[in-house]
Amino acid sequence: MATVRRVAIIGGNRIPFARAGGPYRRAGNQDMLTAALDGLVARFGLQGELVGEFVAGAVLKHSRDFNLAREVVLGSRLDPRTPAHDVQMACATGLESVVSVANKIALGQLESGIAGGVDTTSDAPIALNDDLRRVLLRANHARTAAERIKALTGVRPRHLVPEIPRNAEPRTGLSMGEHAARTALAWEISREAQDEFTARSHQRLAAAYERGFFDDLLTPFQGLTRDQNLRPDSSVEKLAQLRPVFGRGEGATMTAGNSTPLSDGASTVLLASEEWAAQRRLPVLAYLGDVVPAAVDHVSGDEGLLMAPAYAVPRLLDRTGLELGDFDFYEIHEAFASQVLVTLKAWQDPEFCQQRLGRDKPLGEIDPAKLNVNGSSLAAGHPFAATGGRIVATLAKLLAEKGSGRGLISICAAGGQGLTAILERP
Ligand SMILES: CC(=O)SCCNC(=O)CCNC(=O)[C@H](O)C(C)(C)COP(=O)(O)OP(=O)(O)OC[C@H]1O[C@@H](n2cnc3c(N)ncnc32)[C@H](O)[C@@H]1OP(=O)(O)O
Repeated sequence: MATVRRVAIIGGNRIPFARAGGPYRRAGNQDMLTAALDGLVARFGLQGELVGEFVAGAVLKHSRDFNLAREVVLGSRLDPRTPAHDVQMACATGLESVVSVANKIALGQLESGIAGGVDTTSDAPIALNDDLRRVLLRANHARTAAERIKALTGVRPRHLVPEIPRNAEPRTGLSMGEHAARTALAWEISREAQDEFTARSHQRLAAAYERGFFDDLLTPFQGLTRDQNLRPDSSVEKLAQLRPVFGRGEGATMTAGNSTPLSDGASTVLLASEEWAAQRRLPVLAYLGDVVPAAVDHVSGDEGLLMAPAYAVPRLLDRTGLELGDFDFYEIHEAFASQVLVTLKAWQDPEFCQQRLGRDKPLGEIDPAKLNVNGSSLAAGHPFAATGGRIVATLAKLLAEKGSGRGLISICAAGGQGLTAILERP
């Protein structure tokens, strides 16, 4: 029977995040994830080493990248015999990769592993439409030239319309932004509150760069040394001038400023057993604690698409015997400013907490001074699968800087899902 061991977070590395169509527009998922991985390998002296496993994923993937993680290992400076596989949990992919590696380390199946995530909206996969694909498959299976020609004569002009990936929920047809706009309206989240929250994210990320926080968490890539979306001068006044892009009429409050931009980027995290870290004299930043996923029914139910973390966090607290206030840092992924504000409001709302969470009193408030202290996705950008690794590395380093403490991670994801986790440093 396996015993459960503590899982150490040794460090992280990412490339700066770029805006879609920006400096990484000619880079694919493999290029970006390889750069993030090689930066990590160089930082921790792992060149030529066989790491237990590399687990990573991308939300938008080309069909040729059916096992993207393995291809990245083969193109990296790790020992090519390092096993690797992909995971996919939409915007929670990066954190799910961390959990996947960590669970194997905890059970003694691995001594070390690297988790990662990457996404590019600049190089999104465009597919052939279904009808053309079927014609081509028929032609490919033909036994004679005549059969092949016969199959190909079935091609019609309408077959040439490609399948372009949309940033939309398959079962509702609505974009994430439209879903979030409905939730923001239902919870009466004001434009001013969203813009204030956004400005703070930019100011905090800028301050973190200024004090060198990211110096050992980031490898420059293709001329970019900082997240391209970061606007240190982002002010409530400037943000107030932007026109709404999601929702309609008077109640439309979400803009290009208080929503995450479509982005390109990659991140990685090194995890290990304490023994492995000690053998290599690698300091431990923090340990991964409990993890809880959740999902909501955003299709036939009346719950908001991005509300799953509002359910996952209370379960995490119940299981660990903690209160919402028992954390030194809170890292809540900023898909949209409104979404973070809705989640915080829901945890303070007696009706939501009683009727949806089955609690006799509200979960409580979070001290804003402890929330996303180095900014988050609104300022950094959000290359979907890369966000989890960015957040884990940031929080682990914050805990190491503080010396001891506990941090909460909450990430909402497409498909009505969410993933939450605790990091701690005794
Ligand atoms: C679980 C999850 O994470 S769900 C979230 C998943 N992610 C998404 O859904 C992505 C959502 N975002 C998007 O779809 C797009 O980024 C949009 C629709 C919001 C905006 O797209 P675009 O219109 O191309 O944005 P663009 O970058 O051109 O910005 C529009 C304007 O706002 C301005 N702007 C953007 N951010 C800021 C800012 N922080 N401060 C000041 N101005 C800003 C830009 O300068 C631009 O101004 P201009 O028109 O004068 O040039």
